[in-house]
Amino acid sequence: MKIPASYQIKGIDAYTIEHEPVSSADLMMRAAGTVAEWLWQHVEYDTSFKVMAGNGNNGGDALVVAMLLAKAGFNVECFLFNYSQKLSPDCAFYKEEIAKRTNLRFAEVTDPGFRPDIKADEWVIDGLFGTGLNRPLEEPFVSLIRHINTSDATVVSIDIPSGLFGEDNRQNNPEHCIHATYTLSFQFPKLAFLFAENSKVVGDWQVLPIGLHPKAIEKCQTAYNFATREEMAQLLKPKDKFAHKGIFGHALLAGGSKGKIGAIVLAAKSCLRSGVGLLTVQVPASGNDILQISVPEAMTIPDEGENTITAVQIGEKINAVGIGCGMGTSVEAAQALHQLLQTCDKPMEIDADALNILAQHPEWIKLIPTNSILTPHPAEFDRLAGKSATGYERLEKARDFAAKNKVTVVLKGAYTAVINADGEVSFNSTGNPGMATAGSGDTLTGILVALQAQGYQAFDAARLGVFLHGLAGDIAARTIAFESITASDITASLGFAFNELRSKTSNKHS
Ligand SMILES: NC(=O)C1=CN([C@@H]2O[C@H](COP(=O)(O)OP(=O)(O)OC[C@H]3O[C@@H](n4cnc5c(N)ncnc54)[C@H](OP(=O)(O)O)[C@@H]3O)[C@@H](O)[C@H]2O)[C@@H](O)CC1
Ligand SMILES: Nc1ncnc2c1ncn2[C@@H]1O[C@H](COP(=O)(O)OP(=O)(O)O)[C@@H](O)[C@H]1O
Ligand SMILES: [K+]
Repeated sequence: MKIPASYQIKGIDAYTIEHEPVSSADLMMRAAGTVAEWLWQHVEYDTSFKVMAGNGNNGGDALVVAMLLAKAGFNVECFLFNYSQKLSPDCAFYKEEIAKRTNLRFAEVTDPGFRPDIKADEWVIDGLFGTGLNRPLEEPFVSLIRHINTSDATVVSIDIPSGLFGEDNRQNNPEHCIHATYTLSFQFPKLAFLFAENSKVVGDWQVLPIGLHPKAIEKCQTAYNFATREEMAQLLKPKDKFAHKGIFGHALLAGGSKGKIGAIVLAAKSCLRSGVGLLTVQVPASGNDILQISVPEAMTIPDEGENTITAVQIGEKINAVGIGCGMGTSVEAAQALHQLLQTCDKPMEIDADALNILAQHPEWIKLIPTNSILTPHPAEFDRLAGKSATGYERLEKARDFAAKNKVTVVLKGAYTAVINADGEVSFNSTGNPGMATAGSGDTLTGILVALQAQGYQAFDAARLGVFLHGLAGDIAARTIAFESITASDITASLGFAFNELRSKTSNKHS
């Protein structure tokens, strides 16, 4: 699913109006209708609404929502904040309509000091500003928004919380934005929803399809995508009936150190649950027995180092190499990584301590083989590329990093961003807070290297692997509380995740 920028949405909107064709007032009715329908499904029959409309089309949507709610029998009071005495044409049109209604209370507000009374059990519909916001909000809106935010009412923002920009909010003050309980975004998610710094503003968000023209959506060029299940299912390769393990690749995992052999055990287990034909694991000598006993399906190469790996042996038949899990940042481990980077031409999946070592030796980054993946969490990425004040800033740095170094970067988080060397970004749509647990990243490494060994290109392996990892976490969360999910639970659910994704594929073709 594309994530167009606010200015691009305007173009898609205009194309739809011209080519469907549909009048802008009817399109507004359709958009507002989806909001009203959502509300009917989520509120009690005796809910009271305070609808706050601004002077643009977001305000127009709010006026229509108010009329539809009143028509359905809800108690509605609607305020049109028109300090500048200037309405968009469609907002003006629906103002005339709403003023004729007797089944709701309507007032146009021009007094900057006026604050509507809001009770804690009411629902506020926020239609003050949408994607037409062109500068940070100032008074009197800031005080009005503060009044709404401190009301304890449930707040539903139409399209986007008022005051928030769809993309870059680095110069914006979150306290000057509506803090929505729910945000109902038309047709597409907004980029800003995907950054942790905006979560308090955006609340729970959903996309409501409003039938914008498919041709205009197809033509829209954007670097940002939100991974849907259908798109990810198309990436998953079928398993041929006459398949044998030789065609599913041979992965090598290298890592572990004394006290952190578990990390590589976790990666090995998830790797074997992700379709790889063969797996070899290189661990410090002291970890060899641990690995053989806990993962009998894997072959092992005990390193000469007792408690850390010192050199990585890549046999000719290895198709992909995963390195970093639990390996530590000792001098020996760093040398092993350096030697590997100098000799390996296979796709690599570089995680955890291998990333920390690279941060200490940035001159080694250029040695990374083509078609490789790096999987930093935000702190690891900041070590590689410098500190970022916001998720937006970090994402832009990660796009630069991926392009400059010709690698795929997996910036992990609640909405993991998978970024290719062309700067394209695919945000993951699966996963849950229960996955913020020790070893969860190691299980991801195992999945990714398994997919690379099977011949998936880096960007596809990363998008698909991240999606499956999150889906496995979601499946685990159906029966296990977030608090109790472990990395091993994610691996245990991987088989169900593959099944769910594949069953979507077969549904699609049946
Ligand atoms: N996507 C779609 O296809 C559909 C979209 N639809 C809806 O349209 C919405 C976008 O509508 P929009 O373009 O009219 O912009 P909107 O946000 O209502 O406000 C613009 C007004 O705000 C003003 N203004 C701006 N910044 C300001 C500030 N800081 N402080 C004060 N004022 C400020 C600006 O005036 P200015 O002062 O700049 O002249 C202008 O008057 C979109 O979010 C969705 O809800 C649906 O109806 C149909 C289908
Ligand atoms: N709130 C969340 N929602 C969804 N996924 C999450 C959330 N928190 C963490 N994750 C996922 O869990 C994994 C954690 O990885 P990482 O931080 O490397 O963990 P570890 O170092 O313990 O292995 C990442 O894939 C991340 O995307
Ligand atoms: K809004």
